[in-house]
Amino acid sequence: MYETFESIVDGLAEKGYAVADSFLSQAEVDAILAIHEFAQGIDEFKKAGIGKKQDLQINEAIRGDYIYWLDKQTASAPAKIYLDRLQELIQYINRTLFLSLKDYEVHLTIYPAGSFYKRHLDQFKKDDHRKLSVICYLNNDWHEEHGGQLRMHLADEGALDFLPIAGRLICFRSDQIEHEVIPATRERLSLTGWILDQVADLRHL
Ligand SMILES: O=C(O)CCC(=O)C(=O)O
Ligand SMILES: [Fe+2]
Repeated sequence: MYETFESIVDGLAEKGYAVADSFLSQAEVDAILAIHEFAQGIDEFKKAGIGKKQDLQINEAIRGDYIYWLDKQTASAPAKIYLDRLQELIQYINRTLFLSLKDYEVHLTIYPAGSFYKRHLDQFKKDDHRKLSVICYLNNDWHEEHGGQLRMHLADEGALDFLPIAGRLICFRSDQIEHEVIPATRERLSLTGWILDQVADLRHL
């Protein structure tokens, strides 16, 4: 993992984003796909909204995904492996970039075929504790023709597209990088999270 963590830190420091393939191994991805929340499917998930707490709104014209927040205390073993690795990544980033990131929040995410998330920034207007967005994809045999790219809009490089392939982690600055999810021809699964500069508020669990 050292080399993977190092490449993530380099990307963040130099460009504000990083893409790390095989952040999860194939076996780790398959074990997460088999956890009961995913096995039971979309009925266990909540329609994702926009904004926070009392400002939360559901708006299908902006985002069409379904989410399931993970609780560190009760997460199943395969999900815990991912959460523990994120915790290690936080420690590595803090040591190498002299930051004091404190915690993370992660949800399982399902984008049904045809759904999308329009261009946006992840940091909330009234709450800027989300410092880094971290998404790990869980889609085996995903090809260009399936769509579903994460499109990042970068000041220097313009729009850059990345396929949501299994095991790939994409991490970027939540305050700076606008991005969107392009519709896909098949269901698109991921672990979506944020690294915070404060202890996570667990009221959404
Ligand atoms: O799934 C992705 O590629 C990005 C998701 C996203 O932008 C979000 O949940 O804020
Ligand atoms: Fe986002």
